[in-house]
Amino acid sequence: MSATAASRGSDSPGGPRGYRPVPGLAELGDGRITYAERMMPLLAALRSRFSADRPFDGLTVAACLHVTAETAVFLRALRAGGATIRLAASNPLSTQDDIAAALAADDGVEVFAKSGVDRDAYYEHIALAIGAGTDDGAGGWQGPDLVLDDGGDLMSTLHTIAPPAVLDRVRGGCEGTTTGVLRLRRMAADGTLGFPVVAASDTPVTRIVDNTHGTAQSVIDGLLRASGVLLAGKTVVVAGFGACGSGIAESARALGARVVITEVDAVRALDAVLRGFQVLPIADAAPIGEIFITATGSAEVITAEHLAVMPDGAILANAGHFDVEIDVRALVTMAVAVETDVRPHADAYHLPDGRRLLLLAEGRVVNLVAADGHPPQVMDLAFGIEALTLARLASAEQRLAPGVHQVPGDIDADAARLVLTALGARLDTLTEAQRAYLANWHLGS
Ligand SMILES: NC(=O)c1ccc[n+]([C@@H]2O[C@H](COP(=O)([O-])OP(=O)(O)OC[C@H]3O[C@@H](n4cnc5c(N)ncnc54)[C@H](O)[C@@H]3O)[C@@H](O)[C@H]2O)c1
Repeated sequence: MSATAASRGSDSPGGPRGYRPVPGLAELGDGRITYAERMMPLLAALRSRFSADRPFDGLTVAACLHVTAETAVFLRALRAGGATIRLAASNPLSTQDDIAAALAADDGVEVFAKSGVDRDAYYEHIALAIGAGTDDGAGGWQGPDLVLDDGGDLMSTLHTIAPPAVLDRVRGGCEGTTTGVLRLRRMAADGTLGFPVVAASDTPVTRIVDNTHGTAQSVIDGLLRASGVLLAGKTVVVAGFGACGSGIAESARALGARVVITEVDAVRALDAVLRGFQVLPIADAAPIGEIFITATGSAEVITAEHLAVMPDGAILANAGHFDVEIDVRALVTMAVAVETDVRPHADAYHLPDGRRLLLLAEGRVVNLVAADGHPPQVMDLAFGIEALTLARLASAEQRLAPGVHQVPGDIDADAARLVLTALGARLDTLTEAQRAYLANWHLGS
């Protein structure tokens, strides 16, 4: 398979799978990738290392990731290490078409992604990325050696449609988000998971930097771009006070909002209360909230029952990975009229009682659909950890057993150290006396 999606569209004369290239789009994307690269020192360091070591020589990586400038910088580092890459999007709405075009045109990545595709095309693209129906025109497979996923759609498709020989070939993979890790753990629990996968979103570093600080900034960015609302003085309801929700809640409060938390976990709820937030059940928060942001990783958090009592003008946004946290179908059913795109990525739903609710990004992940996703510095760390992990999985020396594995602690610490060096921060090291003290249980006060 040689052509990229940019020249193989169902709407193109070139074939059934891709899209017509748009003049100038690749150049635009390339400029944005270059801009992001300057803010991604870890991946720059890894690109040099991989160019020398070539850890991915002869290996094919199937990736299902948000197609953004930061993802492109990540994939360029893998390409420098010798990888052949097939890329599908991990969300039908989050693809940045200029980046997809640049990767296809300039970086030799086979890209199967276009913003705004329907569900069928979305899964067709994933199937192509994992090598279904490739070269021989008779349903043959060119399966991957390594996989990268963000949300679990690639892993679940691979395990659903690929023949056993294709699964056997996979050395391992990385999953980049909490929701995907939960799906993988369910696959491992029922004995389905056929190869080792490392939970890249589960390291101390990524949870702090990506889930908390990245989301804290970019979800608010998406909310503001799509709604244009002034947060100061508003009542903002954040559903879920985990790594993401706690960051979003702190950012909203810093901009002057009154923040109400909903939780199902007593420990997380206690943390929220001790940090000064009000904690209420969603049924009680629904009538008083003016802006609702879901970040639970669960489903049906905001349902018809809650939509029925929200104030006129309430704004709904989701930060969780899948578009299942807000019951959009219920909203569609309840509405007597829908005004789409009252602003970019904002739809107004008119209800029979005269209220109007504003749904952002169709209930999909708001920071990626209505804004640019995480800033490059955040993705530098998250992707840097994935790149280091993938290089270890590529090496034939230490094969892991099928199942979900943690990122090795030395990789997490290495990545943090490289970034700290780039930022000019310096650490203390333990003295001999401190080491001895910490190792000795005889010593007390
Ligand atoms: N938007 C982004 O850029 C981004 C970044 C990272 C993760 N995510 C996604 O955000 C979601 C949350 O991730 P996280 O790392 O914060 O997970 P987490 O497990 O740390 O936190 C989720 C919290 O939601 C709570 N919760 C679960 N069901 C609930 C319900 N019905 N009502 C209220 N609270 C409920 C849990 O008790 C938990 O405290 C996941 O889907 C994850 O994939 C999004």
